[in-house]
Formats: sequence, C-alpha cells, structure tokens
Amino acid sequence: MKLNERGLLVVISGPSGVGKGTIRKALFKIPDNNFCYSVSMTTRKPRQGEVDGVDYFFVSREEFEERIKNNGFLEYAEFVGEYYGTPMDYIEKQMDKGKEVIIEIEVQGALQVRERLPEAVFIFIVPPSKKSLLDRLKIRGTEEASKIQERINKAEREFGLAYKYDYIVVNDQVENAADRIYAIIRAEHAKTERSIHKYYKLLEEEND
Ligand SMILES: Nc1ncnc2c1ncn2[C@@H]1O[C@H](COP(=O)(O)OP(=O)(O)OP(=O)(O)O)[C@@H](O)[C@H]1O
Ligand SMILES: Nc1nc2c(ncn2[C@@H]2O[C@H](COP(=O)(O)O)[C@@H](O)[C@H]2O)c(=O)[nH]1
Repeated sequence: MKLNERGLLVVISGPSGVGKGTIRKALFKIPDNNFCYSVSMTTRKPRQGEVDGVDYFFVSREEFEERIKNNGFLEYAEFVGEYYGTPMDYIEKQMDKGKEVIIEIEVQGALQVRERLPEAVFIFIVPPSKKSLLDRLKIRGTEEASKIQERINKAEREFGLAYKYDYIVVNDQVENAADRIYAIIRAEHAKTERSIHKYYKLLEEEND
C-alpha cells in the first residue's frame, strides 16, 4: 500500500449533549464522502429507538471486561457509571481501505487515542453557551434530572481539556458545524499529501 492511501482517523469529542451525534449524521449526508462510522460498544441500556449494532453494540459488563482483558479496544472509559469503548479491529481495517473513520467519544477516551495514534485528527465540539448545553440535554430528554446534572458536572472538567485537541468547533447551527469539520478533514488531507510528496521527492533525490 502507498503511504497516502491510508485513511484518516477523525476523533469527534466534547461534552455530553453538545451535538456530536447530530453533527456526525449531518456529516454523513455530504455527497460523495468517504466516511465510515465506528460503532462503539457500551454497557448502558439502549434508549428508545436505538438499534444494537447501529447506534452501539450493547453488551453486559462481563462481556465488556472480557474484551478489555483481550486488548480488544483502541480506547475505553467509564462515563457516568457505564463503560464505553472503541473496538480495535474495525478501525484498522477501514483505514487500510482508505476510508476516513469517524469516532465519536468522550474526553478520557480521546486522550487515550491521542497517546496511541497521535496522527489522528482531534476535534473538540463546544456549545455556543453553557446554558445551551443544559437546554440541549433537557430537550433531548433521554436522562433523568440527576443524570443530566452528572453529565453537566463532567462537562465542566472536560472544557478544561479542550486545549489538548487540534481543533475546537462551535456547534451553533448543525450544518455549519458539519461544514467546518468537513473543511478540517480536507485541509488535513492536503497537509498529509504535501508531506508525503516531500518524502517521496527526498527518496528520489537520495536514489539519484
Ligand atoms: N446546533 C444545535 N442547535 C440546537 N440543538 C442541537 C444542535 N445540535 C444538536 N442539538 C440537539 O441537542 C441534543 C443533543 O445532541 P446529541 O445527542 O447529538 O449530542 P451528543 O454530543 O452526541 O450527546 P452524548 O455525548 O450525550 O451522546 C439533541 O436533542 C439534538 O437534537
Ligand atoms: N471513550 C468513549 N466514549 C464514548 C464511546 N462511545 C460513546 N462515547 C461517549 O460517551 C458519552 C455518553 O454517551 P451516551 O450515548 O450515553 O450519551 C458521550 O460523550 C459519547 O460521545 C466510546 O467508544 N468511547
């Protein structure tokens, strides 16, 4: 395989309720995209309408912990009492096929990926205001009030880690946020191709 045929890994992260999933769905509507989504594994119970294998792979704590033992995750974290993790095998295969692999994960997991695959692109999504984050979680209505508060408390700490990411994108309007992310992905590609081009030129010069 030529170096520039391998796809990018794009890590979309940020506090709960900021709109990561909504933006990801908008991103996949962009015509002729080359994206694929890595479905995460979790021990949390499915929400109404969520489908196993599409939204998440829903598993028991025992199954999750077995996979941890077998090094089956690129990263995993415990978030508000439940496990969430990115299965390793799918990502490697898709990147080798030249696909842009999108993962949508919380902050502890994103920082683990940063250690293991620093060449990935790390994007932190922020809300237009802190109040809008709370409003979005309330309007989504998938968690009871105490769980929403736990997610908001966690968000306070997560905002403090935004500086560890490559890009910060404001999710004011979903379509605008998706366009910004698409622009980032294209720019990252151009950067990689330029450096690979330089690398091949260097090799040619050495062989002359
Ligand atoms: N730009 C936006 N303006 C207004 N509402 C939004 C916007 N983006 C997303 N939302 C709404 O906010 C709520 C949370 O969005 P979403 O579920 O995509 O967040 P998330 O970051 O994926 O959450 P989690 O991390 O908990 O999975 C949803 O009800 C969604 O419709
Ligand atoms: N570290 C990981 N975090 C993940 C993964 N998949 C999802 N998430 C994040 O967990 C929280 C809670 O999700 P929810 O569906 O219960 O609202 C949210 O921030 C997700 O982005 C994963 O594989 N690894």
